[in-house]
Amino acid sequence: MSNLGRNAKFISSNILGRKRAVVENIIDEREDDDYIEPIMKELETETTTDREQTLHDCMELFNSKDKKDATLNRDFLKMYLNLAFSSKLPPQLTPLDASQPWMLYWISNSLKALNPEWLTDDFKRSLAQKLFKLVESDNSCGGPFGGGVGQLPHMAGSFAAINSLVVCDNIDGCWDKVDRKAIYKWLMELKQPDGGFKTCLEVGETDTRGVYCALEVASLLNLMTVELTEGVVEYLVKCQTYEGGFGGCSHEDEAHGGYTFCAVASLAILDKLDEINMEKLMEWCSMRQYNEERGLCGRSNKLVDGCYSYWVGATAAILEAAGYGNCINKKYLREYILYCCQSEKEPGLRDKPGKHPDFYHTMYNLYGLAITESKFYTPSGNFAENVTSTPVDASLLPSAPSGICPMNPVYGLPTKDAKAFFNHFR
Ligand SMILES: CC(C)=CCC/C(C)=C/CC/C(C)=C/COP(=O)(O)OP(=O)(O)O
Ligand SMILES: [Zn+2]
Repeated sequence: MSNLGRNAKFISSNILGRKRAVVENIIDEREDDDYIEPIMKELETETTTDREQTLHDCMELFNSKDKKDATLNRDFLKMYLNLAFSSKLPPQLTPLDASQPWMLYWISNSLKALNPEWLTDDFKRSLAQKLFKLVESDNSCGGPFGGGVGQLPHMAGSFAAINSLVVCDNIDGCWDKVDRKAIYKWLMELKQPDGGFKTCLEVGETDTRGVYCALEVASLLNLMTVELTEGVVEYLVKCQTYEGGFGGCSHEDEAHGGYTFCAVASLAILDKLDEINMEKLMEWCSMRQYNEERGLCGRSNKLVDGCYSYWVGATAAILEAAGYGNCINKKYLREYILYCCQSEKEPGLRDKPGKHPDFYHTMYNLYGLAITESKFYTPSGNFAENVTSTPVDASLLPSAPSGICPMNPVYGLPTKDAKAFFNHFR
């Protein structure tokens, strides 16, 4: 085990898809003055109890600090992200074995967004080398990409691999090593008769993640065709639920921030945002923000979490860029990220107080923070590619801007890098 393995207790392995049994207890109303009522006051569940704890932790952080002091600790983050390039990752990250391109994306994209020079040429070279080892095919060595060496090509892995290459500035001509023909053929094989895309041949599921990854990769690589996009808008429109957000599929699935982002970003790429119930969607996005914690949650009656600063925050940014107006309180979101998702004790950004930081929450909190410091619009031309942002007036921010570079919320990439990649393939 490396030194990092022994010492990096702060790196959390419990990142996605926490599963636990529901425990319900009927409770009496409380009469404590300082007590903030849980949303579901008649019913006590593990979630309402957890929310009480989160509320308490957030309140303490908001009250204990001088508001002007909440700035992003950039150097602490740099140290955290650099560790990934200089040491073996600790054993608690083993469950992410099938998410190797994702880790590369979260780390490289965070460094690039914080300061383009922090993603050094050496880092870019090792990234590109590693990424092309994730290709498993008899016919191609330039994609599609799997989640780890010897693993089946996967939509999510290919999305993360291509996005990681985007921030590598075509080092050693790595962009031209991508096999566009093989990727297009594979995308067409994953396309389903209902307009959706499977995430993986044979064993993959079909949902809005598959659609977004397919369209994101195809549009970056200039592979968009009528055949590829046929029926996709119809598929996505059916995924909008009665709540206003989007589920993963059209079968009465629950609206969720992650799946909503995938649907809305896909519609942005297709320039078809006008096909959905926009009023309900904006209302749903607004309802993801809690007054007390100030951050965003992913679905009704669930807890705030720093990663939704991007999944829901970027959804709101896309709608703002499309001219529908702003539907979240950016000032409040900024406060949640800066006060509640960073700590002086552990480097990296986290889901919420009490959780350990991880690379996933670091990147999505950083991108959320960028959203809170920007106004989005689209000057002209293809909508998704040209989404642009201007910094909000720094004098209106309660503390110094974080210095994160302008980003494109549709692609989850620095605007400049995405543009260079688009231009290269056109
Ligand atoms: C590009 C791509 C593949 C995007 C994926 C988007 C996506 C579906 C993100 C959501 C991931 C997530 C944190 C689920 C947690 O569910 P939970 O039940 O643990 O958390 P909750 O209580 O906040 O809902
Ligand atoms: Zn999260």
